Amino acid sequence: MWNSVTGRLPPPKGQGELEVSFSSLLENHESCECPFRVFPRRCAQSLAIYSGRLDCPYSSERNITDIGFYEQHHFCETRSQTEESKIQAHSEMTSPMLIEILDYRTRQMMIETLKKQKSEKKFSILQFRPKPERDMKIIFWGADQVGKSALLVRFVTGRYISEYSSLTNFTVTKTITPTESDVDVKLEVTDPISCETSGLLKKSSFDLLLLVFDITNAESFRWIKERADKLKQDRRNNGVVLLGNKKDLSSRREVSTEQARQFSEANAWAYFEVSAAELADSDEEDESQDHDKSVNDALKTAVTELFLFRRNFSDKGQGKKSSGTSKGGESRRRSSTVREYIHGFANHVANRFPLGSRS
Ligand SMILES: Nc1nc2c(ncn2[C@@H]2O[C@H](COP(=O)(O)OP(=O)(O)OP(=O)(O)O)[C@@H](O)[C@H]2O)c(=O)[nH]1
Repeated sequence: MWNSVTGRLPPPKGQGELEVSFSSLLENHESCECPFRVFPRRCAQSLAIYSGRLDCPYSSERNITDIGFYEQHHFCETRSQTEESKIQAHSEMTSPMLIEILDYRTRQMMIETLKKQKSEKKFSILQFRPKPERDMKIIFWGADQVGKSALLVRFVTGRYISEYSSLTNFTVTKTITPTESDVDVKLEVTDPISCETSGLLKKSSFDLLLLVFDITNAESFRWIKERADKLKQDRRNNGVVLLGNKKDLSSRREVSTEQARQFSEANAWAYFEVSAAELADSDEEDESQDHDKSVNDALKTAVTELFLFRRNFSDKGQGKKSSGTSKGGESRRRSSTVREYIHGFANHVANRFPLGSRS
């Protein structure tokens, strides 16, 4: 249930931070189930107002691709408008629109305008950070029915939905801040109908590949094994993570953790066991559960490691370039750095998320 939002407005020059609660704006929308959550992030610099059709985004009438629609951020070019006309224009919009509020006075006017209109329109408000500095493309790949769509939705929205259409590509975006970083990374996460025919597996098409199998279905594991060699050829400095999904059905397991771990180690892939459905039965944190069951933690860890490794890798690359080696030496060194990077990625993910703690 999502019916109130509190945010901090960045201070007008020289003044303190202003905390604002927007619950009054949303009081008529108790039934609104919003996929966004507001994160009280230290670096938040603006409040954004996202207006439009935010009610019941996951009702059966709606297609799941709406998630992508909701996540789209449209920033308004405002320079040519006066503040008043800008606000009027924004508040009249019927399609979802994210509005960056540029200064204190504008924000106040926006709030007033929205308050006046609350009975006619539905609004939600989320806090956001400056434009992400890095983008990362993530692709899910795996056999049919292993839970790719369910994992994608769990990761992006924190929800579990049990049925999906297999007929469309899903692409959604989510912005996260890797641990130990001040830089936001905008993730573009895709669950394609078919990677093989769409050319999505070409090295330039993704940064992180999430290979999913179902631990209760040995065939889905074989499906990935059969494609491992090809993936090794295609891959350059991209991260690959193997995800054993449906851990909630461990009693029906057909692929052991050890089997999957050995296979992923042999390929220098990180490995997690997760469940897209894990929180469906209970909202409470079960402390006895290993943290590796959280899709969010697993993927955030992978993104963080990829991000840190890329940063280190490019730092190292630059350092080496300036040392003035021959062309052949440089290329050999570079490919060995790439190998280091690939193994390093898997190892670092494993260290951050020790498999030993898993059941
Ligand atoms: N128990 C359990 N069921 C899951 C889990 N993840 C997905 N499912 C179920 O598995 C089925 C397939 O899930 P999808 O997300 O559609 O799988 P997919 O890999 O996207 O399937 P395709 O569209 O055919 O490629 C659905 O019935 C889901 O409810 C999980 O973690 N646990």
